[in-house]
Amino acid sequence: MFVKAEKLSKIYRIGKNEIRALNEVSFELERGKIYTVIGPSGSGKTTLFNILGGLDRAEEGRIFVDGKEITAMDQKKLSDYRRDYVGFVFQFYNLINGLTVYENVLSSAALSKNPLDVDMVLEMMDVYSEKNKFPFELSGGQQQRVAIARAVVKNPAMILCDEPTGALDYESSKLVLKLLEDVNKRFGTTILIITHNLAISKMADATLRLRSGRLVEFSENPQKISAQEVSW
Ligand SMILES: Nc1ncnc2c1ncn2[C@@H]1O[C@H](COP(=O)(O)OP(=O)(O)OP(=O)(O)O)[C@@H](O)[C@H]1O
Repeated sequence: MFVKAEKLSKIYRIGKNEIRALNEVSFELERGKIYTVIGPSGSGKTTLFNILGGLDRAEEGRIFVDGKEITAMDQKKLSDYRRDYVGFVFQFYNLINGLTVYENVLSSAALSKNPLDVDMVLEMMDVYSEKNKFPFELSGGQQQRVAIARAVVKNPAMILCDEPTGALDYESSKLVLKLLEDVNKRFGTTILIITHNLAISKMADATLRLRSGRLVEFSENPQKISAQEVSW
């Protein structure tokens, strides 16, 4: 199993109050599949991504990725794990404004062990012609495609996308979904997508549904459709 989470819990303490952002969440993910993560606001989706991506730590429980227990790693090992295994895509792109498109992607490649060719990835994301522009000169859809290029160029085993289409119009969203699907097919990358758009789950192999920090449903999708067929 590529990812195995066992009774993961994350507790935030504010004064006397305890918030169980994750409450004994267990699941298994296969390598090379697409998953969506759904659930109301505050249900723990981003907290789960932060732990799976090695950005934050669980209080209780264990999580294994590719046979390695990330809950047992020290800061240095966790940082290597993040660099070698995980690409992140956020709702608001998080590109570096002072760097060109090319430099944004190159800086990610430069930190990676086995990076892909920057030009090839820019071409794949259909932003090669924009490579010398700065993020503010691009549309939202183009910025998100650069953000995906920045994640993909690391050649990570897993890409975590937190509301990747949340700020985009319909056509740009569809293109972003198609490109994530292309990456999954071409490189076998495991892709997780947090979304409030339930239609996106139709292109996923399975969906995890969270409520109040608990995993209330893990549903496989035998009738998976292509990103192109997804509509809302
Ligand atoms: N740094 C923090 N300190 C205290 N509480 C936090 C912190 N981060 C998240 N929480 C709380 O943990 C719970 C889960 O938050 P999380 O952001 O994981 O939910 P989410 O499902 O991603 O929500 P959204 O869809 O709004 O992004 C919420 O109750 C939230 O208020």
